[in-house]
Amino acid sequence: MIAARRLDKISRLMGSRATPYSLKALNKESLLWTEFWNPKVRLLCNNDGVAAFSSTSHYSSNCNHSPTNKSIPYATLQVLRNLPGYVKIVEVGPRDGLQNEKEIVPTTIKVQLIKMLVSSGLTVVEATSFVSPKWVPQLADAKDVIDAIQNIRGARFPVLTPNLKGFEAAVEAGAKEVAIFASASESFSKSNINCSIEDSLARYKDVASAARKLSLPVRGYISCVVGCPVEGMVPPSKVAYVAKQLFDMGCSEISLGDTIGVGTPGTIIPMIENVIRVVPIDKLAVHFHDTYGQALSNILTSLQMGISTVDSSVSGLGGCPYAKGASGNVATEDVVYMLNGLGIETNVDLEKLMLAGDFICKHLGRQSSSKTAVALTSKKANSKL
Ligand SMILES: CC(C)(COP(=O)([O-])OP(=O)([O-])OC[C@H]1O[C@@H](n2cnc3c(N)ncnc32)[C@H](O)[C@@H]1OP(=O)([O-])[O-])[C@@H](O)C(=O)NCCC(=O)NCCSC(=O)C[C@@](C)(O)CC(=O)[O-]
Repeated sequence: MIAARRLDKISRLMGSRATPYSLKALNKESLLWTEFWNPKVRLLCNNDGVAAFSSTSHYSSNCNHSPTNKSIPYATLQVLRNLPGYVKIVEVGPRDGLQNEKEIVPTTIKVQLIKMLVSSGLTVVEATSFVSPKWVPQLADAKDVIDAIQNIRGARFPVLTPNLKGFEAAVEAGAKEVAIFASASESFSKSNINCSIEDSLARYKDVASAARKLSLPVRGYISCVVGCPVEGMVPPSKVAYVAKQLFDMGCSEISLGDTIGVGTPGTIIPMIENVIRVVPIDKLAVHFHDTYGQALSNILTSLQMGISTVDSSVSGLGGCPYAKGASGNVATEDVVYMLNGLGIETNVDLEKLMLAGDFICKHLGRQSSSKTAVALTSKKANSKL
């Protein structure tokens, strides 16, 4: 079924004539991997549809397959076999994306953005933060935002809470899910939440325990999982330590944040390897900023390691106010485009997502940081000429 859906989706994306009846060839007795080929689409999938890959002849210039070669290269198998069938995207644009904006974005614009993101199919949209308005003035309207999105169905809206005060305000406003945010770097912890890592963990235990009493899920973030703007490289053991603390206090998901976007697969792999010794991999998410253009490769690496939850921000908005020089999060449009290309389900409609990106970029008066959005928009414009 998964394989059939992928073929159908890829076919629609690429405008191919691939027909689902080809999938009848898939059964346990058949070859482990089966290749389907038509003039535009190639799909590789195993018997269980666990992994898939597609390409068009004109997009994959260095593909060493020939249409008549039915054997699957070992390297392809190695690279693609661990990919998940579905990736949950946690959209952080309205929170992480906007928190750094100097000009205050009106509440109505934030609410409209959230509505558009949900209508694109995103099922988790981090809406705002209940933090000190002196520290993050942009999100001082957290209560009003939560109030205005109460009736939106089809998505969950976690909010950041740095302490019990924030948690109580969030619950009172109607938030049904919260996120706490620790750091693997002492210096960043101090500059972001004005306390040491240990003090922050003690505060978060209180928040987690208050949330448990109300049966509210708590997401845990860890910032600076590979590098800190002040301390430089952060050892994976420190990340694993904080991850275990967050897991033990009851976090249902732990998001590993490369806050300043310095990671590469070379540093992400050992970091994740250390973390999965203490936290089950299905409880992990990745959160990459794209400062050095490494976010997509880091995401792909994380997926290959077994992670299937990815944070991203529409149009690549964002940056942390307490991490100088850090650029925005990886753009959701770029993540969806890559996952579509891999035949991985997200349930996100790229066209509708781009409308949301266009909406907020127009409001902010800037071009999207999503390469996908820029490319597809100019392609559309050119086709109208
Ligand atoms: C944690 C604090 C509050 C400590 O700030 P503090 O100054 O140490 O707090 P305090 O307890 O001394 O209180 C000072 C004032 O803040 C008020 N206060 C205290 N708590 C709250 C609250 N929850 N909501 C509203 N007000 C609050 C409190 O009532 C008091 O008010 P005053 O008496 O002066 O009028 C502050 O440092 C803060 O708000 N920091 C938030 C910073 C932030 O939001 N950073 C960005 C998010 S993290 C991030 O982006 C990284 C991530 C998650 O995306 C992953 C990644 O990429 O790495």
